[in-house]
Amino acid sequence: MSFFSHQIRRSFSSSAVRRVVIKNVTIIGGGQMGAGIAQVAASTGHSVTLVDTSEDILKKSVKGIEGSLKRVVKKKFADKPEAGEEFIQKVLQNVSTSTDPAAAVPTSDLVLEAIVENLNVKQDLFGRLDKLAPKHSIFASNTSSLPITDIASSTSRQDRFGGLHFFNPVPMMKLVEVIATSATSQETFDSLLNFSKALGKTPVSCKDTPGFIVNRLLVPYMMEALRLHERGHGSKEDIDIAMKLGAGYPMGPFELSDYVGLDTMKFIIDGWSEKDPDNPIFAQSELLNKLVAEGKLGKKTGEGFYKYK
Ligand SMILES: CCCCCCCCCCCCC[C@H](O)CC(=O)SCCNC(=O)CCNC(=O)[C@H](O)C(C)(C)COP(=O)(O)OP(=O)(O)OC[C@H]1O[C@@H](n2cnc3c(N)ncnc32)[C@H](O)[C@@H]1OP(=O)(O)O
Ligand SMILES: NC(=O)c1ccc[n+]([C@@H]2O[C@H](COP(=O)([O-])OP(=O)(O)OC[C@H]3O[C@@H](n4cnc5c(N)ncnc54)[C@H](O)[C@@H]3O)[C@@H](O)[C@H]2O)c1
Repeated sequence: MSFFSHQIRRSFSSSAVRRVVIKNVTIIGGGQMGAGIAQVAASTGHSVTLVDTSEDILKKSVKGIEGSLKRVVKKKFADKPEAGEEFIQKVLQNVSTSTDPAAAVPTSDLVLEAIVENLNVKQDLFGRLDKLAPKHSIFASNTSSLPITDIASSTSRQDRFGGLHFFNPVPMMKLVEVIATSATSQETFDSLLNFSKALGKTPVSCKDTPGFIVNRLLVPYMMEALRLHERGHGSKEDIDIAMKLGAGYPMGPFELSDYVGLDTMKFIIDGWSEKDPDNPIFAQSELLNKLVAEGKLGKKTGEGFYKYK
């Protein structure tokens, strides 16, 4: 059975662990996704510790959260700018930062990872944290494309491990995919579902299958757009305009790629191509490889398919 056609046995383990009401959240990775999730969790009254590898990165994350909150309050508190400023300060008070995950996790109800899309790095992180986090603490990954089962295998809490897949930009996108593996307990799944609702999001339940729901459909579409362009059958600009005006998408595939980050795109495609080498959809793209090799990773570096400076 291939990676892309495998069936999932959905059986909840007989874990004695109770449903966890998630209040204290540790988010590992303060990039686009981690910072966005931290913002939404803090805005909904959760106590958040945001962890990354350096103080400089964390300063940038908090600045990004503040900037995004300003956009939110401009709308939400249009007639009451002072209440808006008060709200921002209150939310920021709910966020603390750390470069040491070991110091953050002992009080966590949920440890949510949003670091680089690399299985070994994620496994290494969770394997270390497993020994430090309290027994009741739930672990979750925001991976776009890796099997949750594989990430969870580095821990001894597979019944308390699931996927929480958020969408970019997190403050604006209403969906969260909640992923249960065959070992995830019903209590854990319910806790993650309730947490997503507490964030004001709409959760959908997913199996631990490649790409879950959204990316299983989105990745082939995005890759077809890239192939169409590489064959010389359409400019990036025309393809983007066509999908916005013809299909009603808010962004065309090239704009969206730059928004997501071309490094993340390449991690996803390389991983899937390794698992399903004969599938032409996931074959290497010279253009994508070239841009990533040149450090043109999209909006976050000022250039990707398009220039932003
Ligand atoms: C072609 C190459 C192919 C390579 C192949 C690779 C295959 C792999 C692909 C898989 C990738 C998976 C990634 C991941 O796992 C899953 C995802 O997250 S997919 C991404 C999902 N997101 C989208 O699809 C976003 C689509 N875009 C939009 O919805 C909108 O464009 C936008 C981002 C909301 C922005 O809206 P716009 O109208 O365009 O622009 P504005 O700036 O005017 O914003 C409108 C409104 O929103 C507020 N706002 C925007 N961003 C934020 C923010 N970060 N924080 C707070 N508020 C925000 C803004 O203030 C505006 O408010 P208003 O002025 O209207 O009051
Ligand atoms: N970008 C998207 O649109 C998107 C959407 C949904 C899910 N995701 C997934 O979310 C995850 C993060 O993506 P992103 O776009 O936020 O990436 P990003 O590059 O913006 O941020 C990743 C952050 O993780 C930090 N980091 C890396 N290794 C670390 C470690 N061991 N400990 C602590 N911090 C570490 C980096 O310093 C960086 O700040 C990936 O798994 C990605 O697939 C991305």
